[in-house]
Formats: sequence, structure tokens, C-alpha cells
Amino acid sequence: MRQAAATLSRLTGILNNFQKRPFHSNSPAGSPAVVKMSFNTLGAKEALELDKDIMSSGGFTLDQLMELAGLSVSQAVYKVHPPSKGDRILVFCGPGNNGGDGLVAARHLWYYGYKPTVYYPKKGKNEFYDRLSIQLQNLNIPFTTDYITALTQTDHILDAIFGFSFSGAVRAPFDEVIDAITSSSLPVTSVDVPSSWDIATGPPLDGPGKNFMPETLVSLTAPKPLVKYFKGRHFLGGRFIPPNLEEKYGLKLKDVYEGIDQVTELPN
Ligand SMILES: NC(=O)C1=CN([C@@H]2O[C@H](COP(=O)(O)OP(=O)(O)OC[C@H]3O[C@@H](n4cnc5c(N)ncnc54)[C@H](O)[C@@H]3O)[C@@H](O)[C@H]2O)[C@H](O)CC1
Ligand SMILES: [K+]
Repeated sequence: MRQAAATLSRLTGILNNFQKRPFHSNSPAGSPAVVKMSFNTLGAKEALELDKDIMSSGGFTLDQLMELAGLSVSQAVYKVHPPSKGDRILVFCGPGNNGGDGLVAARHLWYYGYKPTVYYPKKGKNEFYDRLSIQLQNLNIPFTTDYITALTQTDHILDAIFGFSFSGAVRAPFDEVIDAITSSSLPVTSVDVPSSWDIATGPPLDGPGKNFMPETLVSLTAPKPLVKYFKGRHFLGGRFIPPNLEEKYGLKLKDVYEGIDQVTELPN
């Protein structure tokens, strides 16, 4: 009883927090119908600024943040699709830090009992992408270039292709990748944003991503404005924001996470 009351109070807290700074729709004509609730969101520019702040005044390094982001993602995957319900997961990694989160998540998932396969066609320049790849190779996690075949041999998908720095129309090779993921009808968990969606205006009106609707989204640090177009299970991860930055960005995350969890599910 006491536990039920505590959970209710926590959910009420989350709702209150995310209603503090409502995001009003500026959806272009013809884009999907608007939302169920108001969220406190971080636009691409704010998310980038917050990232810089955590690494300067916050004292973190990028690979520390990536490790925590990837850990959050792995926990959300486990909550939605535990390995007992299908242990094969195909991890699509893009060239930026979103892809790095995917590499970290793949490692954690392996330790939880999954059989990850990684598609990583454009490696990022930073040397820690090499180190993350070596860590996966040491676990004998396969890297594939044939994602078409891999899609027929997996139970679910982790989309770590693009995050909050994505803009414009999807360029090759990821345009065809997004189309193939969408047509596979497999359950997808997207890291931070559904890849190919505009950070502010959501799914593109045409081309790759038009019909892409992941089953699960793990927003990192704070939801991005595109969440208002998302219909699925929504988690928040990235439990590393210090109180001064929480306050600066109006995030109010204090009671959002429970116990040792690195993610929390947000009401839809
Ligand atoms: N504080 C946090 O929440 C943290 C989040 N992390 C993750 O980092 C990403 C943002 O990473 P960033 O490197 O800035 O960019 P992206 O991964 O989104 O991608 C950049 C990459 O994509 C290319 N690109 C951009 N647009 C297109 C396009 N239209 N077609 C093809 N390619 C495109 C661009 O050239 C770059 O190469 C955030 O979302 C989180 O997932 C950190 O891991 C930790 C801190
Ligand atoms: K993504």
C-alpha cells in the first residue's frame, strides 16, 4: 500500500515537472496531429549547450556521459524486451555520439544475456569509438555490413543512428537503412530521438522516416520537442545532471528516478 502511494506520488511529481514549461506546437501543415500532454523539452541548441556545460563546469568527460547514456538505454531495452522474450538485437550505430551510445548499450546488453549484432558503416573520428569497437570485438559481438540479412535474423532493433544533431533529409547510406528498418515491422527502441525525425517538427513529411514510429523511445537528459509526435513507450535516461544545471535548464529531475534505476518510464 505504502509502495503504491509512493509510486503514485512519484508519477505525479514527474507529470508536474514536465508540465512546468509547456511546449506549444508549431507543427507544419500536414504533419501528424498534436500531442497528449505538455513536456518540458530541450531543443537541439539547448541540448548541445547542456552537453558542453556538463563537460566544462560539470567536470565530466564525453566517454563518461556516453557510458551512462548507453547504460540507461540498455536498461530500457531490458524492461521492454527482456532476453527471455527474444535475445537477438540488431544495433544500428550512426557516425556521432548517438552511435557511441549504441555501442555502449550493445556491450551492456551482451552482459545481460542478449546476442547483439552491430551495423556501424561510418565510424566516428574520436578515438574512443575505436576503443568501444574493440570492447565489442573482445566479446565476439559480430559487426555486419549486410543489414538486410541481419534484419531477418533478429528479434528487435536498437536505433542509435542519429541524435539531437541530426538535421535535413537523411543522406546515404542511412536513407535506405531507415526504410529497411521501417519495412521490417520489428520492434525498435530509439536512442534519444527516432532517427530521421526533425528535432523540433518530428517525422518528415516525405522520404525515409515518413512512416517510422519506434515502439520505444529513450530520451536522454530531457525529452526533445519531437516527443509530441511519438506514440509508444517513453523512457527518460541520462541520470547525471548535477542540481545547478538541472536548475539552469529548468529540468527538475530530483525525484524522477527510483532506487538504482538509470531510466524512468514517463507517462504518455
Ligand atoms: N547529455 C546527453 O544527453 C548526452 C547525449 N549523448 C548522445 O549524443 C547525441 C548527440 O550526438 P552528436 O555527436 O552531437 O550528434 P548525432 O549523433 O546526433 O549525429 C551527428 C552525425 O550525424 C550526421 N548527420 C547529421 N544530419 C545528417 C543527415 N541528414 N544525414 C546523414 N547524416 C547526418 C553528422 O554529420 C554527424 O556525423 C545525443 O542525441 C545522445 O544520443 C552523449 O552520448 C552523451 C551526453
Ligand atoms: K536515434
